[in-house]
Amino acid sequence: MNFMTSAANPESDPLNLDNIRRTLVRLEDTIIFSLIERAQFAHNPRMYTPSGFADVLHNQGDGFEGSWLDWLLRETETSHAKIRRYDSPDEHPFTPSHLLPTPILPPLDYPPLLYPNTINVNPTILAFYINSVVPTITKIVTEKLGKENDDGNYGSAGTRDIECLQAISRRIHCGMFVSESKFLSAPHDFVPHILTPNPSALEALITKPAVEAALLLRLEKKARWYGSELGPDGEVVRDESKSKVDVQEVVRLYREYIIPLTKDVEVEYLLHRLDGLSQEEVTKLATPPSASA
Ligand SMILES: O=C(O)C(=O)C[C@]1(C(=O)O)C=C[C@@H](O)C=C1
Repeated sequence: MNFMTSAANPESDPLNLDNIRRTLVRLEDTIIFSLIERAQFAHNPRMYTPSGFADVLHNQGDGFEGSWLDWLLRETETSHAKIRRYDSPDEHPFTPSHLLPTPILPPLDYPPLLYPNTINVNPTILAFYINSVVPTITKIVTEKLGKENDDGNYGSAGTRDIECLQAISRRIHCGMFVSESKFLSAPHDFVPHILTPNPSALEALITKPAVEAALLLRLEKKARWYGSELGPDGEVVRDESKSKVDVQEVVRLYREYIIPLTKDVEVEYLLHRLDGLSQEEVTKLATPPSASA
């Protein structure tokens, strides 16, 4: 996402809802391609259990306790933290922040777009990814391997896991930008439900069924195209069993996890949108434009 604004050019406004939705659409491509990449390898459940690589990780000598994926995440995020990835308002690490180093580069001057918050739903993302996404998208390979669910590709599968997780995390945390944009367009609609607080009413305000329905249709088409095998002359092989990714699993991932969690992030963000504001500031936000004119 481009965070540098220009008043003269709405195309560059990071809080313009159309721009944010364009980012979400682009992230669909990133997520589908990352899943296709991961789906080349077997499930390898050993990568996700705390004791799966205890012997190897113990030899690293830094007292690390956790799974192969936890360790790969920490190692990757350590270098990414040094190059200030997590200073960016749309990036959130999976490794607890206190275990990561500070950037070696001076901070960038990001405009203050989001209201200060501590939202990070990565533990939830990691859980559904490990328990529900990996076992299903790797079925294609597991079946090819004759029911073997371990192919020994722990490095390749692990780096693909990280790419999937980072893309899904960026997508879901974009919900905060969506929320800020919706809030700023009509704060008086939100303020009473934030003050109550009434999460269901806030969810109803941010929910756009037509946008969700269009997304799921588009996603199915994209997953079908991107996962297609092409024949020698570039023609699409219309054989579902040759798809590089299970199309319905991609749709299910969005329907059951990504969209609902994006909405949770939007609501959670709104619930804290008035924290620390004075009574006067809240009253101003609660007043519809016509009443204040
Ligand atoms: O586009 C929006 O308005 C969003 O809030 C994002 C999103 C989504 O996750 O794709 C979530 C809730 C809406 O019902 C529609 C779509």
